[in-house]
Amino acid sequence: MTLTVPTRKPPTAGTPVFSVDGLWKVFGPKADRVPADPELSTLSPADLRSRTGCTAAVRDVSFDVRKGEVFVVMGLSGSGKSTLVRCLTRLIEPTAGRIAIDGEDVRAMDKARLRELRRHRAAMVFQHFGLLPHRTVLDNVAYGLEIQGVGKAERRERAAEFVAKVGLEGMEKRRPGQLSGGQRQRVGLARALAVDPEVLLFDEPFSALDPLIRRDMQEEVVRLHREEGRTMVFITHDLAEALKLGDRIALMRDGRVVQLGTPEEIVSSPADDYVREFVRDVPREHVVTCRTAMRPVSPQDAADGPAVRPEAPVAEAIEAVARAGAPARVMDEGKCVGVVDHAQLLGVVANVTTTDGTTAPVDADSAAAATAVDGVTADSAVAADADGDVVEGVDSVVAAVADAAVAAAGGRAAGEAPRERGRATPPAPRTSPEDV
Ligand SMILES: Nc1ncnc2c1ncn2[C@@H]1O[C@H](COP(=O)(O)OP(=O)(O)OP(=O)(O)O)[C@@H](O)[C@H]1O
Repeated sequence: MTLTVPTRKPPTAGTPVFSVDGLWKVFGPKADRVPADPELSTLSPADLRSRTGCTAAVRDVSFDVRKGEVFVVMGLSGSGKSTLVRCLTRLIEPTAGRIAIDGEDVRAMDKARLRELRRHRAAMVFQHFGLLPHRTVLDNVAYGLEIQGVGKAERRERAAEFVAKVGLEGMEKRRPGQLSGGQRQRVGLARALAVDPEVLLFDEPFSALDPLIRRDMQEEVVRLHREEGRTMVFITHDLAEALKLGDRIALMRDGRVVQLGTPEEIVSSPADDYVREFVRDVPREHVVTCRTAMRPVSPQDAADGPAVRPEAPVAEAIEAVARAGAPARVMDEGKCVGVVDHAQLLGVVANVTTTDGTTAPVDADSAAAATAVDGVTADSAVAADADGDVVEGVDSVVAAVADAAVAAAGGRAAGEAPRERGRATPPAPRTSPEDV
């Protein structure tokens, strides 16, 4: 599995945009009784179905979506993702629980207020684009503004701005049938952005796209988010997409959120065996940060050598350490806050954790074993450094691990020229943790 996760700042507990508390959605006869009944509400999905004929698509879910974050709802098919996100704007009526947007009770909104919510405050981008086939690209993008009552000249001007923003300049006059799937999705994205909503809700928007176009669109979302800082809620069943896009991920199973955390938390401290199995194939060095992997600075540490940022993924430090043949200093605002050397780095790659869940350092022997696990044997742990010189010993193990890690990311070996970051191929979706 290969993966490139963009470097993120550690999320801070910001102001919630959406606040969800004890939310239930039950489909079926007399659905209302299920959440309130202590016996029914704790039945397994199969037992609930056979006893009542009901399906609890969302079961007692609570979370906040913070201002400016990309909040990913992830889970396998049928886990309740779409139902949950549709409940946020009452495209599906919740059965029980509270939902607030900027403190305002969504369940208490009347029809007019709900319309306003969906048109102005929380726009949805669907998988099937929902474009009007007889309208041009420009008019499709302007459509949301038209509904809002914006005048023709202004809406065309704003639509043109967003057509350009999603990279479709020159295609304004085409109709949807004259566009590729990826381009159509860009039109859908531009249309949602043009109404300037506070939150964008994405319902598996890229799952119908082929892998390369999908990756382009993911990068587009990352770019737009970086430029605009807009709050986004993103549904996906694809773990790689979740790790790439999410500041935080809510992982759902059978209507419940089984874990809510940053990609790093989910990968390095899975809440249970189900999550552990889900993230088993994720290359940890692309998700675990240097802040988590580092050890305290000791008086023996050199004051020079390579520097890495605390938020940098361990893969970046592996490369730096392999190139320099020396430990890397973790620098935060000009201050050295820790050190990552071969032991810490290999601890991450080999997925060695201490009882408190932190990464344990790996000594030279187990380091060699770890590299063997990655397909590089201890005997072959003699590698070329950045200048092509042969390096031996523990540092050669680091270099070998760097090779293995970089190769796993679809990248170059340690002796090759650097390539652009953030361009590795995303992993194939993992779809079968059901057997856990
Ligand atoms: N209108 C409905 N009536 C009855 N059951 C429903 C209805 N809509 C959804 N469900 C059930 O609720 C559960 C959750 O469905 P939902 O569509 O939210 O899952 P999902 O995780 O979004 O799946 P997918 O990834 O396949 O879209 C499923 O068991 C589904 O069969």
